[in-house]
Amino acid sequence: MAPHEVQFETSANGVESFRVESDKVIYTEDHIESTYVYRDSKVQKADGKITVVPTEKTYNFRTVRAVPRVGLMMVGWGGNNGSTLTASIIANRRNIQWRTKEGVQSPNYYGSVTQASTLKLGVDEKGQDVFIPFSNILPMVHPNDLVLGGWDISAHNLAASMERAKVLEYDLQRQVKDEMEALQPLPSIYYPDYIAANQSDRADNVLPGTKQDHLEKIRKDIRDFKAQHNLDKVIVLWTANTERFSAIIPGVNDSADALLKSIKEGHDEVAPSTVFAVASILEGTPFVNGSPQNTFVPGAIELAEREKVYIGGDDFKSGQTKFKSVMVDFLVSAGIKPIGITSYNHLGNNDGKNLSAPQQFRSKEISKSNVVDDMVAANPILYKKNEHPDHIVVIKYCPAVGDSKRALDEYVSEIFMGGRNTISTYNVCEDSLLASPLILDLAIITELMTRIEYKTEDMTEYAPFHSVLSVLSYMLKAPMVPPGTPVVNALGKQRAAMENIFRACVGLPPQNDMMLEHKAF
Ligand SMILES: NC(=O)c1ccc[n+]([C@@H]2O[C@H](COP(=O)([O-])OP(=O)(O)OC[C@H]3O[C@@H](n4cnc5c(N)ncnc54)[C@H](O)[C@@H]3O)[C@@H](O)[C@H]2O)c1
Ligand SMILES: O=P([O-])([O-])O[C@@H]1[C@@H](O)[C@H](O)[C@@H](O)[C@H](O)[C@@H]1O
Repeated sequence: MAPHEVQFETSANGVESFRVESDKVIYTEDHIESTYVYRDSKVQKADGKITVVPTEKTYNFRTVRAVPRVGLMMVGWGGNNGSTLTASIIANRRNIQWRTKEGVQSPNYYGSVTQASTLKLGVDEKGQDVFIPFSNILPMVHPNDLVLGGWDISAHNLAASMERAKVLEYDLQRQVKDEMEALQPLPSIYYPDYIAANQSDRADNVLPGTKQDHLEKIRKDIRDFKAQHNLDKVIVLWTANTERFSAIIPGVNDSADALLKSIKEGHDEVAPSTVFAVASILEGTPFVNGSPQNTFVPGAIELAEREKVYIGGDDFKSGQTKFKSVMVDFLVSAGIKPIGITSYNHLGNNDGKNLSAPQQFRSKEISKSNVVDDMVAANPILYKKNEHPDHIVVIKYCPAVGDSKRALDEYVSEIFMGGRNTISTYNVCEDSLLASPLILDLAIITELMTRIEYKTEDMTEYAPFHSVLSVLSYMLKAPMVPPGTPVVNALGKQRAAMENIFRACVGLPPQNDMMLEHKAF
């Protein structure tokens, strides 16, 4: 049977679609427990000589099998991403069909790595690859089962938000309208200085009071949402407007205690997104930042570490940057030297309007600019120390194109014997249809990570991973990593890290693509 003919088994809550038969894996009623030998190499440089020693470290992983009842609370719920995702989940749940000039359309989760991509489980007895849905590698929550809620500074209900967004086809909007109308974003925190002045006309659903009042209200909102919907867990995700960067000020936001004190005293340099992050952390609720600003000031990171709560960010890697993190990886890995990358972007949605203000654009420019650094640094044959390609990032607001973002990129590279290779790309795509599936993946994988613990030989108890969830990097333009650890931007490596960690949790080796069985006589 050809790989594409494989019939997938679907997994229901806590029921695996396959079993690994190995003395390294145990299935108990509650957990999947695996013993995994992590192999790497230690490199030492001394007296101009390099010595490499293969290393081994044994990890025990323990994954809770039962998939809990999960709530996803979006900050900026009434925006293009929030309303598009909500309508799309409703359409998927109810299997709504709609008509366009192309014919009858059916709902799907394309663009979600967990829902619409596969991974190779192994080979069958005929040597053919066997694939499973990515979501079947470990028990994961299904998007249709997520309970949705959130906040917005705009009072529009979700049906009105969807209409304002102009993303989904009218025939679909029409059919989800009733259900969407009943969904009302909670009032939110509005500090006008943090987002563009051109957003003020939609800020009609804002919380009164002090920063401390806001912190307590958001904490209560999370608790109430959990109780009201009988949820086991909530994930809070920022898909609200891009804010300006916050200044890092000693004694204000450089430590957990300073940050909590600054909120209490109403210090100006605490952004709405940081108040949300702190509220979530204090509620033991993971918080993911889908925008580029530095929500996670050092004090917020320290608080997350102290409270042992997961945080992840920053900025959804949806289109141009995703492509760049493939293209530059390809060029540099092929021994071709990108010397100039020029990226233009124009779009006409509210995100583009907000980004037309200099401070908000600057946040985006920073997150879009660092994406090639690790790939460049990985090839000292092409680049001298501290040498970088020219990298220009431009974003313009053009209302006429609406949510349909345009990305024009030029990659100029130096090739063999002083030649030049210029690649130009032009991408047209609905911004929010790229970002919405990423929100799902971020929520689903974050939730899964709350159910995985590890233990090494030197530990007596199982423990959670580091609070900064670098495993989410695949979905993020400027991935946050635990302090002092390397950032990986190359898309292929980011996906491999996710896949291989989950494989390790069921005692399977990393995907190596060697296919030796097909290469020997
Ligand atoms: N769509 C993409 O491809 C993509 C990619 C990367 C990052 N992003 C980021 O995702 C975010 C959302 O994108 P979008 O297209 O949905 O934008 P949008 O402007 O349509 O939606 C943002 C929503 O946030 C609300 N808002 C602003 N400040 C708020 C606050 N303090 N509390 C609650 N709500 C608040 C606004 O009223 C608006 O409804 C933006 O920051 C954008 O830069 C989007
Ligand atoms: O993911 P990507 O296409 O590189 O980046 C996008 C930007 O190019 C766009 O201007 C912005 O409005 C989106 O929010 C997103 O950040």
